[in-house]
Amino acid sequence: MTIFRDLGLREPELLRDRAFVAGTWVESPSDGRITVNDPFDGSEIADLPSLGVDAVRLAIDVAHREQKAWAARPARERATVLKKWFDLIVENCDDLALILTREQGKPLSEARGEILANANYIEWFAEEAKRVDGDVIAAPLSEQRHLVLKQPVGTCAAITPWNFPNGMITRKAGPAFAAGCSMVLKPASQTPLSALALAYLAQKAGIPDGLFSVVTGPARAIGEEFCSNPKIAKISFTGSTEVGRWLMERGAAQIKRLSLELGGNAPFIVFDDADVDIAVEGAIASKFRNAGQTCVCANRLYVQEGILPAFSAALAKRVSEFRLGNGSDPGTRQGPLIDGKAVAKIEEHIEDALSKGAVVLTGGRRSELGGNFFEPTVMTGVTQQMKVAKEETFAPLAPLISFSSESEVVAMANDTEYGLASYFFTKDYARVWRMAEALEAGMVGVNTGLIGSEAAPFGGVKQSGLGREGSKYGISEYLEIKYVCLAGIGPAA
Ligand SMILES: NC(=O)C1=CN([C@@H]2O[C@H](COP(=O)(O)OP(=O)(O)OC[C@H]3O[C@@H](n4cnc5c(N)ncnc54)[C@H](OP(=O)(O)O)[C@@H]3O)[C@@H](O)[C@H]2O)C=CC1
Ligand SMILES: O=C(O)CCCC(=O)O
Repeated sequence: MTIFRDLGLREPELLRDRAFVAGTWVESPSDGRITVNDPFDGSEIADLPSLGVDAVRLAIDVAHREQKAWAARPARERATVLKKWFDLIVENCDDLALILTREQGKPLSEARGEILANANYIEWFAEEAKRVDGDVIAAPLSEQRHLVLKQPVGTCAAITPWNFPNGMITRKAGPAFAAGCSMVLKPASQTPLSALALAYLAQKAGIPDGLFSVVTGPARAIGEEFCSNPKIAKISFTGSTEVGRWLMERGAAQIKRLSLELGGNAPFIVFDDADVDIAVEGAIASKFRNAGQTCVCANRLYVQEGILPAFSAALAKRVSEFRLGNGSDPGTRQGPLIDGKAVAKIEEHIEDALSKGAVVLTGGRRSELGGNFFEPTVMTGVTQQMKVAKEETFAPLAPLISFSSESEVVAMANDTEYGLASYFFTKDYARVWRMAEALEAGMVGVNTGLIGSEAAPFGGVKQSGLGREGSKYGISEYLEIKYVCLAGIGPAA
């Protein structure tokens, strides 16, 4: 166990170099190590145990035992503990942001934004914990009463990605603990430090030992254990569609409950009657947040012929002004990509588009900063046949595709197996309704590129996933419905 870097934290204990299993910070000398590197320069930040299956099993056993006692506590008590966790996250936001930026690369301002926006899910679900109401249904027989109870699903497994290493956890753990569930979390191996810092604060807040474990280690082996261990009632996953599909297949034997937030290929549509400045602002927010490494990122930008010259010029100008650099430098607008694979993917998409006739308006190549830096890019002359229109680029590339009519753009936008987010810009209210109804996506942004909030249901249709996070709907992902039939209620003697 080693911490290689002093991050200058106000609370140095937030930087953990052990996994958190069944209430204990554990080493695992025999099972290998995971080294966490800074994507800015590749330097080592810390190294952690890579746990074997025995440790994961122990975490599940204890989470399973603790869940019963947690669920039995009054909702008000669970809410108080969650509220305390929320307060501690907010209080330690600057330190958490430093950790997040170091391991993930995004600018500090975005790291803070991620932490605070997603801490809100904990506060939201702390409040929802008190409103898990059952139901009384009118029974068809006069001597019966039909009751509906809502009960926690039980012990949950969560698997989270590297692009939002803090926020993707609070969105899952908040509703799970509010509903009375326990959770064993496997964070992405590239960004486990934010998860461990959250676990440290959860322990301080009074989340009972063993209710929440964070296991670091080999994805496939841990995934297998989550899918095959009968004590795991549900798996909540955010990441690639490929891994989501694998979890569904492996979980099928035990009919695991699943929540899946998977890949996207979001269309971003600008109609001729849109306000150019608002549309450009929306494109920057949607496409270039986290250097394009966001599942709800605009992936394909459809721009109507009349507005294309003004929109493309304004977007390219703004994007060419981005300052690239170390995420922890205050002036940085775009940090490095997560790794070399991500750089190779954007390069491949650009090369494919160029070979088929597209043109780069700005960017288009690796940055002079070297490493994992790539210039934010705008391309025009893109068509539906190019890779950029079919696959999630997950990088700072805005490909512009021109279109002429509403029906044409709807057909192009829906021509994908994904259906997470979609966006369009127009001032025509009739078109707002038509488009919002026609787009095959779980979420639609109208005249905005930012749609997330703890009060809104976040999730996709088609192969972008199952279930919703956040909002009044989110807690139901962690609840089972039980029907109770009371019979023999005859008239009074
Ligand atoms: N919806 C979204 O928000 C995200 C979408 N993606 C998309 O996926 C692409 C690939 O990114 P990548 O990081 O490889 O995404 P993955 O889906 O591979 O990784 C996401 C999480 O799943 C874990 N994981 C991987 N394989 C398994 C498995 N068999 N069983 C259990 N857990 C597993 C990873 O662990 P480990 O880190 O240890 O491998 C990580 O914690 C991106 O380019 C992007 O297109 C990626 C991240 C987030
Ligand atoms: O990329 C994701 O997996 C989640 C995006 C969260 C956000 O929009 O803030």
